[in-house]
Amino acid sequence: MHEEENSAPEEFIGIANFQASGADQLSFSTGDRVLVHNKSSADWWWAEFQGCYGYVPSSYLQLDTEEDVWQDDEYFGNYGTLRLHLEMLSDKPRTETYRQVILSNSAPLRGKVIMDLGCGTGIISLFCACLSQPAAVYAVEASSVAEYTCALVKQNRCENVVKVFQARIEELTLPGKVDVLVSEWMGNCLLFEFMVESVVLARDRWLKQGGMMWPSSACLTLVPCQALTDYSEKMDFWDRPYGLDFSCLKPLAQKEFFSKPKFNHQIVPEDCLSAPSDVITLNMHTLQVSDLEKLSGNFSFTVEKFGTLHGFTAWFSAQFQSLEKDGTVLELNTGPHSELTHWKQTLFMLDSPVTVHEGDCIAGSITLQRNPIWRRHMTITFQWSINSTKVSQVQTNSFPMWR
Ligand SMILES: NC(=[NH2+])NCCC[C@H]1O[C@@H](n2cnc3c(N)ncnc32)[C@H](O)[C@@H]1O
Repeated sequence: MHEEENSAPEEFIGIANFQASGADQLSFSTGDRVLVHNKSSADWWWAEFQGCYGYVPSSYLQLDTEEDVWQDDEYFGNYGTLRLHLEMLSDKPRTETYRQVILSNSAPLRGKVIMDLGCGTGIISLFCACLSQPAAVYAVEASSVAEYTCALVKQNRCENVVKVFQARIEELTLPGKVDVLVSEWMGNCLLFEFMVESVVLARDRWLKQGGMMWPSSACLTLVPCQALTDYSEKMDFWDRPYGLDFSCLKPLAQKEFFSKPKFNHQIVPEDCLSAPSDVITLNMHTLQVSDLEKLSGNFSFTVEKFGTLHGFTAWFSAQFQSLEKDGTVLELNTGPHSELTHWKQTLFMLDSPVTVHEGDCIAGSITLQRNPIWRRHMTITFQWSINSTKVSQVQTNSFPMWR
């Protein structure tokens, strides 16, 4: 039996399901709150859950404090280095689109107040100050790169217009409301990192009535696809390496290589088995944070050619309404029919390939379920069926991004 430690028990939250393998252990699931009484060893702690006492594995538990679930130290730490900013600045389609948005709205931006949320090195703020005559630009950046952003603003003689604020927007009081909220918040599969939550909160607090959100809308797009190279390199490989039979490793390969999405996939148009379809659309003027918990969309694809269905590929697009009535809507599209961006595309490999024929119908739904604990993560679930002359099956596949 264990002597009770006299310190107060600490509440931890389960970050994975644990199945007890002995009477002296406690089972719990992801999201359960467990009271730890004694950290008797590094790996096993004496805890209480639902009135029972027993050992729990410390690696399955996370201190239940808010900032941990946002992983902000790691997140903003990453953005404090130049690596990610260089990647984003080097992405010409991305950066040029924002430049075009500012340039083509140069006249209506005159005298306006703009917020650039998550400005990073301040490139969008500098576009605003150099390509139009706004009254002010509030460049908000939480990471330490903001110190350099100040220097860049001065170096480009924009300090009279651009004001840099080094803070999380959630904790910042700006000098006043803004006419335009521009931000480049999109992550893999549109939502990963969930910076979009900060954008919505900032909109509700700082955007004037009738103000403009840039992007004004964003879409998640999907297509059923072939992925012959990935499948042959990661799965078929095990059939006859050097004349030997390693096929018993295939279930392991499936779990290791295909149970999570491949975020840096580059799909080529000829791998698309049908026309792509927008499955989720976000209106950035009306989107609510509560909508982000669970987003889903239906799809129905008609296969356009004989081939192999290996999985689905996803990407996103973002639209920028004009400040001028009937002005052109500009778009940043990260799909295979547009110039490649640093986001590339995201491949979801199914459990086993299906031969498909022209005219087959692949119908179903995609659901993006936000992680209840790790607030920058989500799980993407496909429920789909294929009706063809040869095969009819219904499947569900879930992919964590990334926890
Ligand atoms: N497109 C993306 N996936 N990421 C690119 C933009 C992310 C930039 O916004 C900053 N950032 C993110 N969230 C916040 C926030 N709540 N407040 C201030 N800056 C932020 C972050 O430090 C980084 O510099």
